[in-house]
Amino acid sequence: MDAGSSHTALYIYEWPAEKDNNTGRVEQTHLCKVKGPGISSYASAPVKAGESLRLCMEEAKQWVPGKRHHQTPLYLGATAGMRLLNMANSSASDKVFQAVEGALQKFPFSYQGAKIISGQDEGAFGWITVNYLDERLKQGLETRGALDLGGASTQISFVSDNYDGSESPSNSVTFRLYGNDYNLYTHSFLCYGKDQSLRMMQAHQSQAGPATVLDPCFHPGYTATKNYSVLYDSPCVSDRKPKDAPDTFTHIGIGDFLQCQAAVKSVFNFTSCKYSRCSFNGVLQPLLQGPYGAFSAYYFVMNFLNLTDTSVPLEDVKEKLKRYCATNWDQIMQQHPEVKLKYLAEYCFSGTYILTLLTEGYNFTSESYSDIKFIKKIKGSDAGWTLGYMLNLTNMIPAEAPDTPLLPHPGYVSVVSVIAVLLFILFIVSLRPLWPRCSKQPQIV
Ligand SMILES: Nc1ncnc2c1ncn2[C@@H]1O[C@H](COP(=O)(O)OP(=O)(O)O)[C@@H](O)[C@H]1O
Repeated sequence: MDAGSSHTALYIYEWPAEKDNNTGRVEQTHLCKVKGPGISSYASAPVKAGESLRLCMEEAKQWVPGKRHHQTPLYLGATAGMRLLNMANSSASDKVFQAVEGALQKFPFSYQGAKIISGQDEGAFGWITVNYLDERLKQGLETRGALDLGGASTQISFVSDNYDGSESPSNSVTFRLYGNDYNLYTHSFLCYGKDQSLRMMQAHQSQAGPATVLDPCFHPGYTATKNYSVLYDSPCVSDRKPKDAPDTFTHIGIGDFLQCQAAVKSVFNFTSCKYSRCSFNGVLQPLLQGPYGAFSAYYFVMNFLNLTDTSVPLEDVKEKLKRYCATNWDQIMQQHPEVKLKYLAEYCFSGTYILTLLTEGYNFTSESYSDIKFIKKIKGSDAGWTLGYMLNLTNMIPAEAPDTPLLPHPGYVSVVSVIAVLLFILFIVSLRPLWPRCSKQPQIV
């Protein structure tokens, strides 16, 4: 179970794991995603969050055959939303855990405990999921980097010939999987998920505490009254709260992509780097290498904007986004009546943030942009850290390659058949002296 910032996802995996006969892959079933408040809102809305969780678990009971309930391990892994809550108010986060544990233990599964996983683990498990589902690990193929964008944090993980872990060892995770050694570079940027980065950008725009904020990342015609205390209620921005600000401000969209890009850039710090090369905020990043899978909010946003095709030149992508941002808010709402208003209002910002993070933050260029693939699922399973987490906790990926027979089974069958035919021919030939003589002699002309 993933208890992130705004959503809670419950993933059920068959246990003992059912494997695909051909590929040996564990099949994942993504069961349900709690709608509305996630687990971290247990602190502010315990009844509502508890009810969502209970419904999700009831669904899990239906999916897992009754006789397997007790054997089915249940893990709770919390990510950046809970990391932030823990930083802001550790007793609130303890209460959330107690409430969730109490609720989960009422179900017949084998509860294995709850944990806030580290950003490093979140990145590494996302990378394992992607490469496991692609079968790159088992076959020892070149791996794919993983780019994950959540609400509160974002992760980048990849293997690079330029990185052996000696420079900035805290970014290194080593694995031995299927007999191959991997030295993974990974970094998790807390506060750089798409919700917290929006707060950081708006905090930057409203440092002086004005009554009106003109925002280039929101559509022209968009206007809303917002609360300063709500905007600054996060450890990502709390220290910047303006002193003499009114209670509320009027948030007005102006829909200007270029200005939005400049405002988004203000959340990254490029001033110092003590390593050979950095992404931003003084964090080491080796040279980018290989293909990348970008999932979670990368996919939600780029899919909505119809921008998942990375063979389209980056300049054209920006041009499309520029036009989208400049579109009037009324028109946007009319065109997408089915989309949640909060998401709809933020796609211009989110798209701009994604492009800025990838190009300015991680240094993807017009050429290497096409190495990225925006993905939601791989072979029917969700890309994300949860499958990797489960595979790790249940020791489902062997460190060594399984002992393979010298020849696969069909190979044995054919070798045995060939030997049998040869023996039979030899046997017939050895009986040659006993063969009846031919009555008709060949004629020599
Ligand atoms: N359809 C969507 N459109 C835009 N944003 C979305 C959509 N679905 C989820 N999100 C947002 O994407 C971010 C990542 O979502 P999710 O992977 O569920 O993450 P987390 O657990 O980090 O909140 C969150 O900010 C969530 O609100």
